[in-house]
Amino acid sequence: MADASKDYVGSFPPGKKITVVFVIGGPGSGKGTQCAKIVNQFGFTHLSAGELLREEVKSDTEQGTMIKNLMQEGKLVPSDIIVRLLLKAMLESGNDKFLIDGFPRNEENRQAYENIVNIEPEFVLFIDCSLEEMERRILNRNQGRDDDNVTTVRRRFGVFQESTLPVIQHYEKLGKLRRVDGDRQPDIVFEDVKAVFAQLNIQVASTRKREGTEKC
Ligand SMILES: Nc1ncnc2c1ncn2[C@@H]1O[C@H](COP(=O)(O)OP(=O)(O)O)[C@@H](O)[C@H]1O
Ligand SMILES: O=c1ccn([C@@H]2O[C@H](COP(=O)(O)OP(=O)(O)O)[C@@H](O)[C@H]2O)c(=O)[nH]1
Ligand SMILES: [Mg+2]
Repeated sequence: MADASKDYVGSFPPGKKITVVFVIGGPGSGKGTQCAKIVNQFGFTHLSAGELLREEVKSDTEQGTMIKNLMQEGKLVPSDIIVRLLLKAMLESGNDKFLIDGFPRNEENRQAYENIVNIEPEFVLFIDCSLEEMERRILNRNQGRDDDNVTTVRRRFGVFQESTLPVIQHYEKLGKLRRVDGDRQPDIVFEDVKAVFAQLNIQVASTRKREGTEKC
């Protein structure tokens, strides 16, 4: 018999302040690259939706096989799966500041997140990059991913344009979108990203460490 409680992942204590930032952009736009830089400076926990799914594929389960097939075809996995993986990783991290990379990818993802996690993002960082540049980067990144081939990449671009752009427009209407030009060198892009995160008023991790040392 199916056990309904297996779907219960948990929740944050009521009243606890949790900061969430979504990082969205096409495949190869530099989401992972910029997230690593943000983590270094601002002490967020980086959760890549794609990485969580790739980990799930490694578990030799029926769900893992289903996810593997969808990813290979460049399609999106069912929303409740990715949202539960995200919430589980958030709770396990012990942190209160999260960068959610590569999510939400469609309106259904966004609604499932609202239903299950229900923590409004502070803002949504959109790394805007041309298709030609994204394709060039993906075909050169050599991470051994099954979905980094010309056929699947073009399907992923199609999904991005059809399903993710409406999500971006949704956050733009709410005044939550922060767009950066991702076509430039990583450190130049990060200058703009830093300016966006500075608005959050989170102290820069390296500065905090330096101040701590000076007081000793
Ligand atoms: N601004 C940039 N300019 C040139 N190459 C980049 C830039 N940002 C990332 N890359 C490279 O492009 C590839 C895709 O970047 P990645 O961060 O994995 O993108 P995403 O997570 O959006 O798919 C990687 O090989 C990365 O090193
Ligand atoms: O919320 C998500 C995030 C990712 N994916 C799947 O995971 C793949 C890879 O996503 P990732 O973010 O790792 O790719 P990137 O954009 O970084 O190249 C996508 O094409 C989808 O098949 C998904 O279904 N839902
Ligand atoms: Mg990535």
